[in-house]
Amino acid sequence: MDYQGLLEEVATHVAPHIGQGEVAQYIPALASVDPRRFGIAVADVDGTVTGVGDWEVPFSVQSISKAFSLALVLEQDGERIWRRVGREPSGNPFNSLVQLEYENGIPRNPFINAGALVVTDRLQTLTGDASTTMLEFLRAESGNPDLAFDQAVAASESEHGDRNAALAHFMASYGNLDNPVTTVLEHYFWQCSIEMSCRDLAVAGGFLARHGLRADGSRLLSPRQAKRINAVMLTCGTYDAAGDFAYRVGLPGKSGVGGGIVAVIPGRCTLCVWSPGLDARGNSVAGMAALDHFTTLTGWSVF
Ligand SMILES: NC(=O)CC[C@H](N)C(=O)O
Repeated sequence: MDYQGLLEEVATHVAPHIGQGEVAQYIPALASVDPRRFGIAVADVDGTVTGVGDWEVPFSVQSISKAFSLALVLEQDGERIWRRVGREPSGNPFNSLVQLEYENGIPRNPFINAGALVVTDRLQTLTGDASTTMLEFLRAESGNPDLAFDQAVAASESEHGDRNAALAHFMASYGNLDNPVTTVLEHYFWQCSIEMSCRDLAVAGGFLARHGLRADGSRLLSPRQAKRINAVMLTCGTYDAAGDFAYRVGLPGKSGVGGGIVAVIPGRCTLCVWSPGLDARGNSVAGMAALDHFTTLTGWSVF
């Protein structure tokens, strides 16, 4: 497969969209990122990695970390987490509070902020250090030992973290957090602040395309668990745009307000695209357009 030619064609096609949208403002340290950045990488299940544009430039993974924290909790703790978090699309923004009271402090899914806070809480209980566990996991899966937290982004998000604090306190009032709210928030912000490139994320997400196998052939998740993470990514990974993402791209995907989107073609490859300009629902404008064009050119959507 000539991924290089394919990715170049995608990059040419989306050029008019690069710079469209708004860079995330509510985390001030993210607001200074250049909106004209664009990169895309593909990690094939056979181990080859191809990219174009800014594919080796690190950016803030933000909510893409939610897919990896779910993988770690499923790996270490099996299906127990589903007693504390659902797996239905929320139809609401990623940081919405509104459903939590109606649904007794049980978040709709693990990929909205409330759900990810519950998953981080469980990972903290299981490991004693959720954010370091995730950083080490991502270093191992990406093969990049230099991955690090961005302390300025974590501090900035903590300073402006009233919304996430509200979600966490509210769930704690229902008994759906085991650790202190401040501990859960701190680890959640650190996880979101990890800096990775499209290359790093496409390689690290390879186990989702390999039905749970790591790059070296060892097993991280069962095929059933990998299938389930991909299913929740498809239905919930882009929040209240998950319907539009399925319509346009037709793949499991997980976005973050840093402008990255990871998408999985089970059995074939994992993609990561990055461009910081976001639409009103917090998904990369050029990233969505790139994945849309990629599956249109290849016919590799799951549909
Ligand atoms: N959608 C996102 O990427 C949101 C992540 C961000 N750290 C937050 O909690 O608000």
